[in-house]
Amino acid sequence: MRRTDPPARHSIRHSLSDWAVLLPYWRSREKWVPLAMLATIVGLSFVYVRTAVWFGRWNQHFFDAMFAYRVETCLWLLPAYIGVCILSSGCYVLQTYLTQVLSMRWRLWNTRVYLRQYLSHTAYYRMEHGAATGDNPDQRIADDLSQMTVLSLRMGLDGIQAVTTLLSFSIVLWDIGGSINFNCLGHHIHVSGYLLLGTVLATLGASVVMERLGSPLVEADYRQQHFDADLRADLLDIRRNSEQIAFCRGEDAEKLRLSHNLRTIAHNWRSVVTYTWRANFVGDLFNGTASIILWVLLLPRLAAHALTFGEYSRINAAFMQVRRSLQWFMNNYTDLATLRSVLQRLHEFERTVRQPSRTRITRIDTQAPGLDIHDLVLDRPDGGRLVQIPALHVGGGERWLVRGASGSGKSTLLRAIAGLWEHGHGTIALDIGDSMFLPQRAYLPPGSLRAVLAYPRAADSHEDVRYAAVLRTVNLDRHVARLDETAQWDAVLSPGEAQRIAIARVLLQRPGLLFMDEATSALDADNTRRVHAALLAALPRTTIISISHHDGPCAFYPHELLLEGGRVITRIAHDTCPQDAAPHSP
Ligand SMILES: Nc1ncnc2c1ncn2[C@@H]1O[C@H](COP(=O)(O)OP(=O)(O)OP(=O)(O)O)[C@@H](O)[C@H]1O
Repeated sequence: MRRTDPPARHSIRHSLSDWAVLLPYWRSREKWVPLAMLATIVGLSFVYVRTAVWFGRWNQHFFDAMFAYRVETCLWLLPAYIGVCILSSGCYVLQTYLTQVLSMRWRLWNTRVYLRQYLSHTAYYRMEHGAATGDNPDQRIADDLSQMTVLSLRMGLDGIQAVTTLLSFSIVLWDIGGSINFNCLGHHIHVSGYLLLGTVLATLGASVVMERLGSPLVEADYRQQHFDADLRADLLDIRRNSEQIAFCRGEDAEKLRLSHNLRTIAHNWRSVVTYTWRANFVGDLFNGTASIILWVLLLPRLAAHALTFGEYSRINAAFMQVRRSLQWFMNNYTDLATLRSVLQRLHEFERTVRQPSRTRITRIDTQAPGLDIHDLVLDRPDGGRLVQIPALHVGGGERWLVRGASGSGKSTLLRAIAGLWEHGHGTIALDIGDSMFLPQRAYLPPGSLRAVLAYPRAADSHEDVRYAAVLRTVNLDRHVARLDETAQWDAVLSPGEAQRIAIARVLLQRPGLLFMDEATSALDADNTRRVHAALLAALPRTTIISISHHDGPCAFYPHELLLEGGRVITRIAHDTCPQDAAPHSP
């Protein structure tokens, strides 16, 4: 289900809880290995920064020796340079490797947790059918979790490195930058560490401009991800319903729908491009002109002839490092914007899947045959009354046919019995663990036919002979040889064959309570009679409640529940069943 609302402006408390999405892994029972890896990565980054500081000092010695024509000193300095280069590269490679491993571990852990939440308490169903809000859960689980781990690790570690670099080189810049003296309005002013101060002020000034220009990018990026996911979901719809669309010759309508999507994407994309170029322009301009700031700041020392080339080279290196680390926020503005929108979406997903069910329809697990309903009222999602069932007792082994006009609430009743309908109140008592529901369109997961038959149990849950026997019973003899064939079965089988596969599943699982919602609607009269006769013969003690618009199966159901005008009427079905629908051999 897709719902693309513009992102709400988030309060500070809300934003903080978005960031809390990052924490569970680091608090989990598995935290020790990742924490050790993280500590190693941070330790390596300290070593890396130390080597950079060392290179600065080395530069000063080397260039001073070079410009004093001391060849021997130059040669003597080279081996140490090579040794530290190897150390620095080793740190970098190991750091990258550990970061990637950590990122993958974090992502897998998070994906498992999200899948568990998504597939628990029918959250996946509620998200699709309106009882809980949420859009494109597939995007959250597949893309956002991956982005979250990669981006947050990279930015977090880069951030730590930026702070370490900033501290280390600020000291260097303070030490060798010297001080400046000048007169202002008759006062003598002395500024120590003026190089450091100038660098910090210039970089922070540019960062403030950057923040101003780049902040709308967060919202534009958030919207972009939504619109992209909508397009993907629409394309998936076309794939799923290709035959229906082809029969209706719905290509033009689909093109229209997709082009509307594309227009929305293009419109928002223009905002993303505008905000991005503005942010990039300021960032790039500052990068390009940064050296001028240093030259200006060094003019007083040049005028005083108090600067050697070695010193300049060390100051330049320290200036660049301080500027780069201060600029870290600026340079990563777009990534930070993406991370913030990813975290917003993940937080929204978490809130949705954890949203507790507020239903007042109580299901009691009796672990006994039959079904009892008391004072059940089923409402529409908008609150309007759909159907009311004051009391209904279905004895163990009884067979009931549910009838009623289209839209009278037959499927909704089954949804409520299955615990999927939340609107209304009342009590339903049944053996939950021994019940099975067959919708009109059977779910056939991709995989071998054996796995499809056994679903949701494992493919090896039954003997081969059992699979073969049930296939023959539902008149699918020629599929016996295809048990190990893997296919997209919902595309390969006809609707009638798919319904017979679902009946074969029932014969394998032998539930005590079976609910069918038009589960044989695609079968011809002969096959309808055949599968019903087979069900009754194989499962004589199973209680069966079946919705059907057709007379075909009515002769197999002695009881009838009629939904009419929001009320139910119970009656003996044989009274209303046409004579020619009588079973051949139940
Ligand atoms: N998720 C939903 N959101 C809003 N309305 C819904 C939802 N599901 C069902 N309804 C409404 O509830 C009513 C009953 O639907 P239900 O599917 O139970 O009808 P039915 O009797 O099984 O119809 P049919 O015989 O055509 O299958 C319909 O008006 C339907 O539009």
